[in-house]
Amino acid sequence: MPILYTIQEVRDIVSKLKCAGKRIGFVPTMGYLHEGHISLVNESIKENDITIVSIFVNPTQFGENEDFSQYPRDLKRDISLLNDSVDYIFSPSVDTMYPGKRFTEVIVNQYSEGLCGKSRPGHFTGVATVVAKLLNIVSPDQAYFGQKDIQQALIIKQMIRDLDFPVKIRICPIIREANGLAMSSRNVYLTDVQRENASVIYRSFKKALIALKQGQTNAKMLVSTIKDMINNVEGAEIDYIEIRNLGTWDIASTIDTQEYVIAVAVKFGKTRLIDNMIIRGDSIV
Ligand SMILES: Nc1ncnc2c1ncn2[C@@H]1O[C@H](COP(=O)(O)OP(=O)(O)OP(=O)(O)O)[C@@H](O)[C@H]1O
Ligand SMILES: CC(C)(CO)[C@@H](O)C(=O)[O-]
Ligand code: BAL
Repeated sequence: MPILYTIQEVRDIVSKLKCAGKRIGFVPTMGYLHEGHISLVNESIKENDITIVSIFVNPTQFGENEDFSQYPRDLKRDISLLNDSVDYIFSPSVDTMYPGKRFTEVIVNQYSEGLCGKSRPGHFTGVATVVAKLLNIVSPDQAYFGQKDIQQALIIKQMIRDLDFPVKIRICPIIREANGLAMSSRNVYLTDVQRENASVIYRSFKKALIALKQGQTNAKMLVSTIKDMINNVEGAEIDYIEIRNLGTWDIASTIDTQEYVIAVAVKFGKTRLIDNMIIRGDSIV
């Protein structure tokens, strides 16, 4: 499987494929692949003629005190995981993506407030800008993102709408470990004990769902249920727990028949994990 390193290589190949009438699916990642990424790849393979995966740890979405330099990287392993299934990997260097001084950024005002937008100032500007660049380089018909990063997915969808990118965005379900922990490249930082403790996040969602089914529609009470359960676990440090209306992005007060997202970020040691559950009424969407 060819590994493409330059923007021109990608453009040349994609324009030939498009001339041949091929439908192109694109999966942007930061590498260190796991089954969550593979589920996006499989979805793309199912729905397109050609699948391109990018592997690029984007420095501009990391804050100064975040883990850019420690972020797990293993291109060889990633290539071997994708070798038999995808058509191309695009793995640019930082200099290829950002050759000079940067003067342009993409700021998406809807969906950026709260959650990781608050905890990681500037993060979503970095994400939106790099995704805009990647979409302009690859020009896919469809691009695949995970619900695990729900705020990111909503921001990208908004950017596509507002800036008329000719691409369809697909959001794919969260893939979990057997204990319920959402798969994430950063899970590699966790000790065995932390990995088990971190399963409390999913268990707390299940408890909130039971409360919903029993008629608890008060969002503050649901947040408390989740908070109490997570706080009971050794080493868990809550960054945020929020329930927001998925359409308006307003903080929820009462859960009605619209769609809401219950989103959390919790630190175990130095590892910050995010997860979410989308609900309508008393059911998971
Ligand atoms: N468990 C998962 N299920 C489904 N999609 C996922 C999962 N984890 C990540 N993805 C998606 O894969 C894409 C690439 O994500 P990324 O490479 O940052 O991986 P990650 O595991 O989210 O890493 P991180 O540790 O930075 O959170 C994103 O669209 C992300 O939402
Ligand atoms: C979308 C993305 C590849 C942009 O760097 C990244 O934020 C990710 O992996 O979720
Ligand atoms: N999946 C989100 C990438 C990040 O945490 O920077």
